[in-house]
Amino acid sequence: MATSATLTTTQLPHFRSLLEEWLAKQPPATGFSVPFEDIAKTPKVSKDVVVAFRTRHPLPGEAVGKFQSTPADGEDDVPVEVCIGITVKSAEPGVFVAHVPGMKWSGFTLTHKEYIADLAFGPDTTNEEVYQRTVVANDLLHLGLSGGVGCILAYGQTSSGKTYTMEGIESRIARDLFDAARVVGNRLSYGQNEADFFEFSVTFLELQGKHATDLVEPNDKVDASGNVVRKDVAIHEDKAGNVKPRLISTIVRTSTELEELITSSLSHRRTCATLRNAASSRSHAVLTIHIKNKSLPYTEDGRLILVDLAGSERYEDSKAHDKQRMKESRENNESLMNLKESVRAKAKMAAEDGFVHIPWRSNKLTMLLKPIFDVESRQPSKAVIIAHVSPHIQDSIHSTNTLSYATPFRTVPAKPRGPLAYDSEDPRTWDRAQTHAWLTSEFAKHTVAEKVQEEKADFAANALASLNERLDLGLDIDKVCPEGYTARNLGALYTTEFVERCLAARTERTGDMGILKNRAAEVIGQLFYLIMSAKTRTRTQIMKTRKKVKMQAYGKFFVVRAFTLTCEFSGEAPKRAVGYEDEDEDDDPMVMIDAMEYHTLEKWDTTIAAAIAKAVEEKTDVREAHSNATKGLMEAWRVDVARRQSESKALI
Ligand SMILES: Nc1ncnc2c1ncn2[C@@H]1O[C@H](COP(=O)(O)OP(=O)(O)OP(=O)(O)O)[C@@H](O)[C@H]1O
Repeated sequence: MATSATLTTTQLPHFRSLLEEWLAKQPPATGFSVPFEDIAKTPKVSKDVVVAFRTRHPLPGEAVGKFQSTPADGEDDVPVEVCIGITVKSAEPGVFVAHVPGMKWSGFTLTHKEYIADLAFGPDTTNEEVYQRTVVANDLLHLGLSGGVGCILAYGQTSSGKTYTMEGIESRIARDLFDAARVVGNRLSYGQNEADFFEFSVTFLELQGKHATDLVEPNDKVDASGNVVRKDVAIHEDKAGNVKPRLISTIVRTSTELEELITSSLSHRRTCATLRNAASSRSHAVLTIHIKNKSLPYTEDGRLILVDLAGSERYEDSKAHDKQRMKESRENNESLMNLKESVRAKAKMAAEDGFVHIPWRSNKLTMLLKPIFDVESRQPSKAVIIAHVSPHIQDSIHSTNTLSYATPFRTVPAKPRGPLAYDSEDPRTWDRAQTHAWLTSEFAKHTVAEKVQEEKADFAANALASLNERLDLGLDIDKVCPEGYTARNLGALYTTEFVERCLAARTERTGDMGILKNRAAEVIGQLFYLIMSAKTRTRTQIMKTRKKVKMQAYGKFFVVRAFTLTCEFSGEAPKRAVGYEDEDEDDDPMVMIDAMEYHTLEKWDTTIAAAIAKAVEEKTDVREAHSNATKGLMEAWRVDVARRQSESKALI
């Protein structure tokens, strides 16, 4: 049994000596694979979801302020000392060991629980290193500048260091973003030095429970009791499927402007003292930097979404709060649960063949993160989750909850998949020759259209094919799509990368670079569209086949069962027996299927067969025996589902 924080504090010397004994037997911790100064030069991480752990040093006087000990009768107060509850075993892959104090009849115990992530940041890791290993190593700035979506989420117990990390990352993004934009801009303008290539605008939203407010808005209105009054901002999906809360969008032109905006907005964030942190954030803070590529107006805006999540509080930590705070705490925890489900589903989808439902519409927080979760989105996206844990041994139980919340987010490498069957409408199945021909014809279409426009000439539509041969596209398609390259490779490029590729393949007769850029953006847009449509078709087919398989399994199982019942026991016509199954069982067939899958069909079958055999032997009602056995199996499944749900709720 785990001990309470107070008992742990009182018995700290026991736990410290158990920890020292364990530490003495451990090999030295392993470090990162690349020194952090070299990260900018190393190949970028290719995972969709990256998970990191972080812990910090205890703060001066923190243990004394937070934990209490209970001296035995007649004894003086036991001084509150510090004992570490987390050890970094390996930095990459990240392994944290949480030391959980416990008590058995035989005495005090210390359990060492290991958790694995992609990266682990110990107390000596600086914010600069965290930034390099998350933002830089995953190329998030370039992703945003290329029309993709990069997201960083800080999760963890109150006072574990989320805001400290996020502020460090935000200020470094502000420092580097404009330089990175200049480099990309120069490459895309191909030496023509176009000024203001990108437009940056910033929104900052605070989400507390179901209420969202604009953090950029100054909070100068207060109600009669002195509480700040802020307008609620609606969060919903519009008809076009976009989630665009009406927030003040501020254009920023320099690092200083961006940093100043972040600082002033953060000062509007709601904080409140919790048992663990005198200035605890009671809300999720979502900072979004929208990046518009002005020279490629048809491409989607890139986004960097930085989320400082509300501190996860356990019931014990929040029970001293008033009703309102308890409600906030519950709502925050609920949204963290929804986030967990969505990130897990995304991680599962990356690992599995086919389609996994991502429940991002179930909560406002996940709705705000739609570009990360929406499978229909053609924007590339990456998410980095940094789970923070307290360094104190008294917080170990909470630390294990945080670490087990974040661990399943890790994506496992995708299952190796065989080549897709050829489909002329699916670019992922095209070979190089078909890709080359498609590119030539697409660029030709645009070139012809522009020529028609320019010269007002009257080209007959059927002249297009012969025209392609005579047409000078102003770019060398062999360079855009060299030997060994296919549409699949091109589809994996960011829009800006494809445009850069086309600019590099220009010929002496290219003419206006701006026109070539727009053509290239339209062609890659068309290729993305074809790929997305093919993926949607595949997904719909997978969904249909899954449904069919399940319903067939259900049908077959009950027809067989009904037949057996009829012949051996009840003597009724098979049809009637099937009807009896459908009428008497009030369980939804899909729920029944889940329960059958949980028990395995074989166990389900043998349990029911045994119940029926027993009823026959004892000459009792076979139908009732069958029905009771089914109910028993369903009940066992439901109890287990409820147990797992409450366990995962307790994790946060
Ligand atoms: N890595 C670190 N190094 C030094 N000090 C840190 C570090 N991380 C956090 N701190 C300090 O710890 C205290 C709590 O950190 P912070 O406010 O970031 O926690 P939090 O997780 O955001 O809490 P809450 O959820 O309650 O808002 C702050 O005083 C912060 O400066």
